Amino acid sequence: METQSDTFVGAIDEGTTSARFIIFRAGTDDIVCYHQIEVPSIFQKEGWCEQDPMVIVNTVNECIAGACKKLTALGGQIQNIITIGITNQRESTVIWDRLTGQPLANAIIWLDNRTTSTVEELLEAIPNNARNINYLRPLCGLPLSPYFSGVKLRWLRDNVPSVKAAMDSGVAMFGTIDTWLMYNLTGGKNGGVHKTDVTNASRTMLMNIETLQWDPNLLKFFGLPKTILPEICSSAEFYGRIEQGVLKGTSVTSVLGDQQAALVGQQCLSKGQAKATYGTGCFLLYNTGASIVHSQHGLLTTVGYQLGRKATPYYALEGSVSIAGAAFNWLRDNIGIIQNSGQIEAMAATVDNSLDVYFVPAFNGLYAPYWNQDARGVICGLSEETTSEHIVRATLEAVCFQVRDILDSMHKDCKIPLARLMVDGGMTVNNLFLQLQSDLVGIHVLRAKIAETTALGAAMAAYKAVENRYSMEAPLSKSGPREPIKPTIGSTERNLRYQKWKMAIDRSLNWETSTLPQGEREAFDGA
Ligand SMILES: Nc1ncnc2c1ncn2[C@@H]1O[C@H](COP(=O)(O)OP(=O)(O)O)[C@@H](O)[C@H]1O
Ligand SMILES: O=P(O)(O)OC[C@H](O)CO
Repeated sequence: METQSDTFVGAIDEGTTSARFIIFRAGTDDIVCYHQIEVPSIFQKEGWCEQDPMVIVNTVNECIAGACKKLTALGGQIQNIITIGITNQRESTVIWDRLTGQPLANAIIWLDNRTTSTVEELLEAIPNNARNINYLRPLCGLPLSPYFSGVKLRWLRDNVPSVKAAMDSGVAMFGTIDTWLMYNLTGGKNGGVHKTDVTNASRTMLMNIETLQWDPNLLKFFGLPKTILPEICSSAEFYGRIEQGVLKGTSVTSVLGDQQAALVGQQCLSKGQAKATYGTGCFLLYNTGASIVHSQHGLLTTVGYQLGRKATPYYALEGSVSIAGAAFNWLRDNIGIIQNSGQIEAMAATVDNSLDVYFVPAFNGLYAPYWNQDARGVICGLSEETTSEHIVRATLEAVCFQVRDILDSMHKDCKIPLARLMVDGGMTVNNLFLQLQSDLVGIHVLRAKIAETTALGAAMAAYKAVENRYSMEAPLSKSGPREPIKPTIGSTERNLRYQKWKMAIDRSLNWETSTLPQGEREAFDGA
């Protein structure tokens, strides 16, 4: 039970699959209570993935109300929630009208692939017919890909007449999910703040990775007006006050993209530390300190965090995998060989191995390190003996192999191989999965002490902004050190299996474009 004087810090975690509001005891990783609700995605056309921006806001409000009700039931005082932070699925793009406060379109979710043709058009615009996806990397640290918000915004401008009209007349406002939530929580059309943080801005392709400001050259390249953009702030400072609901009057003092929040929550606060978060996708971030490292091997350069207006920005190299846990949602919803995620581990454990089955779940192309938007999913090595259990196990292994792809790139970029990998996210409840990850990469794997590392990072940053004496490095938890999960197979077996994975990758690359000559393709499509 809580006492009347206990103080708390709240964190909104708006992920791709669900939203949650988590209440921590201030200055610790102790979760007092939380409330979580799934957010439905809308799949209007092949390759599209949208969410309703109003549903996102309403769901977050419901989560806040639900968690606060639980806090009161435990004897805690809602007014003792000192401050809150926001962490969110990144890149997902919302555009709304500043006069009405209403969205002009559904949010285009980060893994939506509709903008492949926009990328093609932007590639055509690169001087000297270079068609180089890395053309903008020196400015923003990112390759041209449907993944990022700038490309999605350009698509909205080109394809939704009301968006173009609102951009031309100066009434359009753009935000990633953090900005959209902040705007609504702080008053909406009646003075809601229009701000984002450096980590979210670093995923738009519109922010200069060195100045940490919107870059006029990038805006010109994408043909987007500056008037739509929020103010870029640090990840830990006063953003505004909540104007509605049970938390009316509470300050919001941190914003971080969810992967960067997990970096903070895992306390990877020194150069050379890395974490992997396995949720809908999987994202591996390697802290490069104050240095901007431009990857030569397909990784992204991104802002890790900047904990205060005057604080040094920390950068990270990121390896992004778009389909991790989402592959199990597909096995459940589209193929029907599992009914729920609780079954996955037991099913995969009934077989000793995947019987040489390799599954590349490249549903929307492949992200790091391949950046091949025309890749598609393949399952290779099927035989008469293959069962659902082998496919489930191969799906777990697919996530592990994708992480090996990224770690190999990080090793090449940073020269020093990682000794251990800190892991968190929904998939890490699965012990067999973590053993496979350790085996297939040959690395020690350390599971986070608490599952809600992302929310913890946002809460830590929010608390730091209001409590200057608070040390980010201080031990937060009373629980003991984490036991590493160690490899149980040798390097010969590991490397042989990885070679097979690479063969499967070869079969998935360029699937959309490499099939038939033009005439035959048309005949085939019409058949
Ligand atoms: N035991 C499990 N084994 C493998 N995957 C799991 C397991 N439990 C959950 N998942 C996957 O984890 C994902 C949810 O993780 P979460 O971190 O909540 O995601 P997000 O932050 O993207 O909303 C789902 O895609 C689900 O399929
Ligand atoms: O919803 P998650 O946790 O898979 O995270 C989504 C990422 O932020 C997309 O870049």
